[in-house]
Amino acid sequence: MVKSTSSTGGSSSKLASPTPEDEEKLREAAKAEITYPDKMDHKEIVLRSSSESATGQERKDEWAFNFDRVFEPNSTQSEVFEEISQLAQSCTDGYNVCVFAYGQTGSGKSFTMEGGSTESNAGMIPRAVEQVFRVSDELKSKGWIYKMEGQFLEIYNETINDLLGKGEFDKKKHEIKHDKSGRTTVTDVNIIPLTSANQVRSLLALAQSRRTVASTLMNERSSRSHSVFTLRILGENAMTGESCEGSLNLVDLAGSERLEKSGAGNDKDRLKETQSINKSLSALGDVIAALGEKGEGKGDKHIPYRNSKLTYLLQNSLSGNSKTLMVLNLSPLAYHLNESLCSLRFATKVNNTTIGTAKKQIKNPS
Ligand SMILES: Nc1ncnc2c1ncn2[C@@H]1O[C@H](COP(=O)(O)OP(=O)(O)OP(=O)(O)O)[C@@H](O)[C@H]1O
Repeated sequence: MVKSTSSTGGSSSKLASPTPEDEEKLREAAKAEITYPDKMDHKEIVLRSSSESATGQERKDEWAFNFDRVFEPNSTQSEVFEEISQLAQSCTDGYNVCVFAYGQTGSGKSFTMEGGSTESNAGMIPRAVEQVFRVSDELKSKGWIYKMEGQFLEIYNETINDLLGKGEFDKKKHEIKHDKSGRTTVTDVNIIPLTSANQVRSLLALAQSRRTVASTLMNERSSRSHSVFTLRILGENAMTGESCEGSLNLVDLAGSERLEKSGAGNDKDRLKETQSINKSLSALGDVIAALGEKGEGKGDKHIPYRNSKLTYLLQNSLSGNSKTLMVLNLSPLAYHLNESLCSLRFATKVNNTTIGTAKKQIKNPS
């Protein structure tokens, strides 16, 4: 009773009509209607929205998409990693592998790639490195000895920065070089020899601290830049004389939201950032589309790798010779529905692309 009296007492202020700001907040926080009808194979996602038409009639829309695997919001990092682990470990066989996280700002790309601080929420980068170390250890019994090294770069406004460097960002000019053997190098960046999987956690922490320092000048730097973690692996087999070289690139792309929503139109720096992001994400889409046409046998199709730093850097890991996977992160909010639909359509295009059969880079003894 006391409870009821006191709540009635306070009710006049509680029942006051919500301000337009409150309504806007409520609208922004409302969950979108997203369902996952395929309970067996987890391949389908359906988005629904209802709105009122100009004539006051209720309008319902529904969009269904199919992918290789759809993860529900309560999926764990370990379930997501299970899906990519085979692909990730194939760099030990001499493949060039690329995993992208795509989606709008705040949708969980960095959480997916880098993860949190506990064992259970570790992201794809630490898990992949651990897996590669485990597999290479197992292959010792077959004569394989591996050397591994890592680099971690950021591409911000079409400039490459070394996330594992010591000096200030943007001071050194880093250039991308591809050699005839299919190896990609970036001038003047720190390449760290990796001797244990645990080392990667401190590299991620170093990268994070460098980005945080840089972001005192530029807001939300991580959302406005691409980060590319590269694990290069070189193997030699003393029993057979074979050698192999593979790479694993784990890419956290910049937020994919369009210009109006990012508010970039009002600010010169943000406009420049958004234009760079749009340019490189559309260059990535163009490269994938051109690879698809080539995969369909349309002759010597030109692949426009040089149209952005991102695609040029990943040239050797984005070709018919490499294995590529894209993880799409989606916001659960109704407010982001249009952005989510754009992302899902982009991912569908990527998913429908066949880029040919990947080849290992193994050298036999001559
Ligand atoms: N599956 C999840 N479980 C728990 N927390 C999560 C999950 N996904 C994302 N988060 C949290 O949500 C917030 C936004 O995620 P995150 O930074 O990964 O998004 P993002 O897409 O990388 O954004 P940005 O483009 O700004 O870098 C973070 O605080 C992150 O820890």
